[in-house]
Amino acid sequence: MGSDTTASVNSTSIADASSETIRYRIADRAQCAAVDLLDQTRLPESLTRCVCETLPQLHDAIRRLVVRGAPAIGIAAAYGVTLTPIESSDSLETARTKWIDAIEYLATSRPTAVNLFWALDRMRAIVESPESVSPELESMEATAKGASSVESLRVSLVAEAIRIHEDDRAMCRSIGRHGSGRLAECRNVLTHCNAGGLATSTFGTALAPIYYLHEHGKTLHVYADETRPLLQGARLTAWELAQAGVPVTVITDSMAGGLMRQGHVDAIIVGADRIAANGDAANKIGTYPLAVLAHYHRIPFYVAAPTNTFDLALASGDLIPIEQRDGEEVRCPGGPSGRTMVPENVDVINPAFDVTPAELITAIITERGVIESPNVDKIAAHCGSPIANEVG
Ligand SMILES: CSC[C@@H](O)[C@@H](O)C(=O)COP(=O)(O)O
Repeated sequence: MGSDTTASVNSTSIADASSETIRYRIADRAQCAAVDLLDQTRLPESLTRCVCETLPQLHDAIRRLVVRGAPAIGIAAAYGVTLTPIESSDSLETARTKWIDAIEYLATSRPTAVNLFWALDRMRAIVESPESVSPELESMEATAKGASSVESLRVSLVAEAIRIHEDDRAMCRSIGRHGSGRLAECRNVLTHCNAGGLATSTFGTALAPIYYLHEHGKTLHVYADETRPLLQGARLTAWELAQAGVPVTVITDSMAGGLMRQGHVDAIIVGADRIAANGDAANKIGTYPLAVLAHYHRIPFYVAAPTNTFDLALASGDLIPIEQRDGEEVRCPGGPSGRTMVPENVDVINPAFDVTPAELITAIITERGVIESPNVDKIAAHCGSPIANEVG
């Protein structure tokens, strides 16, 4: 596929263009597009790109964690909507129906990260708006005189996806700035899963304050939980921190408590996939026990996330849908070609996330600032209504 325009958000936290989490290619007057993803299932062994040209390919890439991490899933899905096959003969009504079907289809790819649904809602608003003519429209080739309303809407959708991508970059940067004060006095910080540049447009959420401090001359040492069963901490967090020159030590998840007891952990910072109205936060399985341990050892426990990770419609974390993944990921951690670690006749479960109650969270750091000891009133005041991309 030839490409005449590439929309991407450059990462300064990871190595080079081949390691950008998400790139978008527009070709042929925006009619032939592709979402070009860094295949995170292949890291750290290889920097392989996974190019999705169809909706099923993109859906599969999200489901298989080729692209993963709450904000990155949302960005990829937003671009994904523009892969909807629209015929030149389609009426505006037909095209709108196809785009809405695509949005609903992509929404089935993963259930927990609310950023996916938030991004798709933004795309839906463009599809349903009677006048989806964006300012970018003027400058894009596809809006040449005489372009049809279907063509105009298509261009508006591309523009919205690019905006979602760019807004995320600014939000991560802002989270980094707001969070840096919390970590400035630390020497050793522990994180779980990957909430870095790979999980977002760039910089990440939990890793953003670490990158921010590193850029400003203060380098922390990071303990990265390996994060069973898919090892996002060992494979991804360790990889991107090392690329950025931040010292990192991988530990198995079960080592965290011992390190805390020995005084080796000054703070814990993690991301989130969905935060309920009362501040309960869903994140990668294994986060909750860390918060309990942090509480016992009186270590600050921070959650870093953009405000689009809040789901104010859910009163508490008990209502957050938790993705149950294939037990094979636990049985056979190396993938289908690896060794089976569990006897065949023994059951396994594989919930991908757990929920940390707000009372165990020292503060939530967003692009708007810091919510100390989060509760329903503070969160409502912080987020305002409605939650929009707003960069402080
Ligand atoms: C900034 S990413 C925050 C979360 O999405 C992250 O911590 C996480 O749990 C990712 O889970 P994953 O299953 O790898 O998508």
